[in-house]
Amino acid sequence: MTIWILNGLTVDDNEANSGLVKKHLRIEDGKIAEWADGETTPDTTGALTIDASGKLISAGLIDMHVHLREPGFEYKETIASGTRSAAKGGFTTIAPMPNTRPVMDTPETIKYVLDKAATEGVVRVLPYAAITKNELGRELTDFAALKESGAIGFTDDGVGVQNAQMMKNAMALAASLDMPVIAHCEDDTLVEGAAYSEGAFVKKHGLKGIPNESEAIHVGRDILLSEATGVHYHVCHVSTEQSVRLIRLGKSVGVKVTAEVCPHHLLLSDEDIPNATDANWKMNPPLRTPRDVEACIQALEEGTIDIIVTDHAPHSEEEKAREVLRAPFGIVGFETAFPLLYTRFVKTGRWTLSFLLRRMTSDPARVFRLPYGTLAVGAPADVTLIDLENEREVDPATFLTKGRNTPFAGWKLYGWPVLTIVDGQVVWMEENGINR
Ligand SMILES: NC(=O)N[C@@H](CC(=O)O)C(=O)O
Ligand SMILES: [Zn+2]
Repeated sequence: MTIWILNGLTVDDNEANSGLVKKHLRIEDGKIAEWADGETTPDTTGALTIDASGKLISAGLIDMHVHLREPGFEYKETIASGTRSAAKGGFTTIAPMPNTRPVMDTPETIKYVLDKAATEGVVRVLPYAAITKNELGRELTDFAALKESGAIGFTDDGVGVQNAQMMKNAMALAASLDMPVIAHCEDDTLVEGAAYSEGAFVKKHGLKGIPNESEAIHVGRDILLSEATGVHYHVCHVSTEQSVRLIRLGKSVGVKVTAEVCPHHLLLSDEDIPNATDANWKMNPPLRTPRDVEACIQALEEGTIDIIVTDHAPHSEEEKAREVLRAPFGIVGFETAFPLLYTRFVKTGRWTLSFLLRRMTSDPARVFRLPYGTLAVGAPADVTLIDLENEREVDPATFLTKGRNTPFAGWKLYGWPVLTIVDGQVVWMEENGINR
């Protein structure tokens, strides 16, 4: 099977943002096969041709922190709906978190997710397994068996591992298996009964806040434990200046620490929250101060934070309509991530397009040692076409995710994905929708 993508625009890593070059791309048997000069006319006999005039040809986006909710919370999302949403957002590889029901803490559950993804999913799914049984922080899971069954790393995302000795044991074991530990950093004793970050917003509303230290304490602890055990330690959804400082220090002394940040922590602060009743502004970690936002942006720019992830966290409308303290944390992310970042950071000239693309493709591939996120000849053909020209409004009614929980409804954005290819198969295109 041959596909020719004709007249697309590519961005050279070495060029400034303005350096978009017209190219044709041939995909053969699921692999990137050939790049042809945009001024030539390739022989497309027998091939499926895709007109990409004016569209960016990007490597498929990679999202290393997502929640697909299956098994157990199918009313929030399924592997079918979540992977379709990912495809629509331009993602071709995603890594779901194990806070399902049952928790993904056994080889059987990992296999269940992988089988479902193979039969009902449309993008590549690389599952994490839990660090502790049922994510309760009491007993380690069977790391060797979980690795064997296809888990790509260990995390209790959704909660922090409270006990330092437990975390140290987990890291030592993961290191011996050459597997990473991915941490949701949160000290439970500092966060009780709060929905928003400590800052101007909670002051104004007379509420209890979630302090920055609740995150950074774990980051600091775990960097020390990573140094002691030699494990690759990856920090989830960094949101505070203090965490950034600690990660910078860890990297500077050679600790194998990497980190991720979410679009909402780069775009919104607690000062943007409109009221204390709409739970679409409630996520974990919470929106921090403008100073934290700037610290996260700079950390991403300098490489202290390595990658961008969505933390796509769908919940039902009923759950999000609850009184804020009883509503779950989390917002959806797949279908708005790239347009948000492109519009806010590339359109405005703060970042080059190639920088944004790297942080969503080749950098996650490097951090997690994946053979994706590249358009080099011979690589798996994971390709996303993106319309950089047309402005469109975020409309949750059009989402393919089951979740409608976003604070970005009504935002006018550029940079919408229009076609997604995984392993040489078109899995989503704007005109026809899902194709599988
Ligand atoms: N981020 C969130 O606000 N929620 C996530 C859990 C998590 O990633 O910590 C969820 O599972 O809903
Ligand atoms: Zn988390």
